[in-house]
Amino acid sequence: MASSHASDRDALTKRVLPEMTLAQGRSPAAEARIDSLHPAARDSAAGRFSIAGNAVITGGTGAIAMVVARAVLQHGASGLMLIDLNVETSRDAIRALRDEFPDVKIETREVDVTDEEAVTKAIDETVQTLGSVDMLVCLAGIVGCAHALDMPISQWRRVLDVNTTGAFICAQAAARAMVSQGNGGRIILTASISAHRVNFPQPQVAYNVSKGALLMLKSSLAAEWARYGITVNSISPGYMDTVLNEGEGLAAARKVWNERNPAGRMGLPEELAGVVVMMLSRAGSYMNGADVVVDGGGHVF
Ligand SMILES: NC(=O)c1ccc[n+]([C@@H]2O[C@H](COP(=O)([O-])OP(=O)(O)OC[C@H]3O[C@@H](n4cnc5c(N)ncnc54)[C@H](O)[C@@H]3O)[C@@H](O)[C@H]2O)c1
Ligand SMILES: OC[C@@H](O)C(O)[C@H](O)CO
Repeated sequence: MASSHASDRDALTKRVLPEMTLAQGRSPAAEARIDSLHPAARDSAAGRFSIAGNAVITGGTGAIAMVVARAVLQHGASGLMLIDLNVETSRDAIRALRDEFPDVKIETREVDVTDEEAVTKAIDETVQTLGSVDMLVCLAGIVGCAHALDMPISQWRRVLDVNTTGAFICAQAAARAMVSQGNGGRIILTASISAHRVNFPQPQVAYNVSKGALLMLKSSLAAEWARYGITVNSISPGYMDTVLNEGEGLAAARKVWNERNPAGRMGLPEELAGVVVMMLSRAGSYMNGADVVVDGGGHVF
């Protein structure tokens, strides 16, 4: 009976997905990567959360990204490429990171994630300068508050372009490098609590849609790329105390967010960093296509 189910499934797989080979059991690429990159990690408590290889972080000089970058380095990443529209304004913070991790190569590139050619070039340069691309954390993102009746289409397009298409462009470029390296990889997309429920009180239809789409992007890429040993997961932060939430009209909104949140406060980027580390480390080797909400319980209330 079981084997007939298996052969039915195989037949269905061949018919529906002729070009895809669904991984049966363990992915050899994922296993090989875990063993080669985490040789000391088996059965060791510290090793469980060790990170191996080179990471690319987009939106890399943003508030959350700088905290995530430090955590990724603390847990053992051997190289870092920070990609952002604007690197210059974060020069001091990047210098501090280089001082703290003198043995690690920390590279930066000023790139717009919506520019396919520039992203591909930055990924190629990561391979040239660091040796490989093993992890990608997509944090580049913008918001915009406008009522749907008034929203200029140019604003709608830009928010979706940066938040959703930009994440796909970066994931595609990084995954191409990972596939050709043959060691698998880890990709994290940054969705939001806004992917799960409509923000209140600020009207942010484009932002909400852009983040909702990332959840399905994460699932689709996870399904397609598992056979290469690449995992794709997402994080959904709630309201974090960063400049992103200091925009016009958001001061009053902050009060409402805190009142409606069971924790009674906004989160800190540090409170996201551990989840990112887990997803990138050996501990996250079997986690794929998952989304983790980090919002103080805001989504359940
Ligand atoms: N702060 C929050 O409350 C919160 C909540 C949920 C999700 N998020 C998401 O987390 C991510 C980081 O947020 P943050 O609070 O650190 O904001 P931030 O503004 O500090 O960081 C975003 C970074 O993205 C960069 N960026 C914007 N457009 C870009 C582009 N086209 N190309 C390259 N880089 C670009 C910015 O220059 C900035 O450095 C965003 O995707 C945001 O939507 C944030
Ligand atoms: O929903 C929380 C965030 O995604 C976001 O920080 C906020 O809505 C932007 O103002």
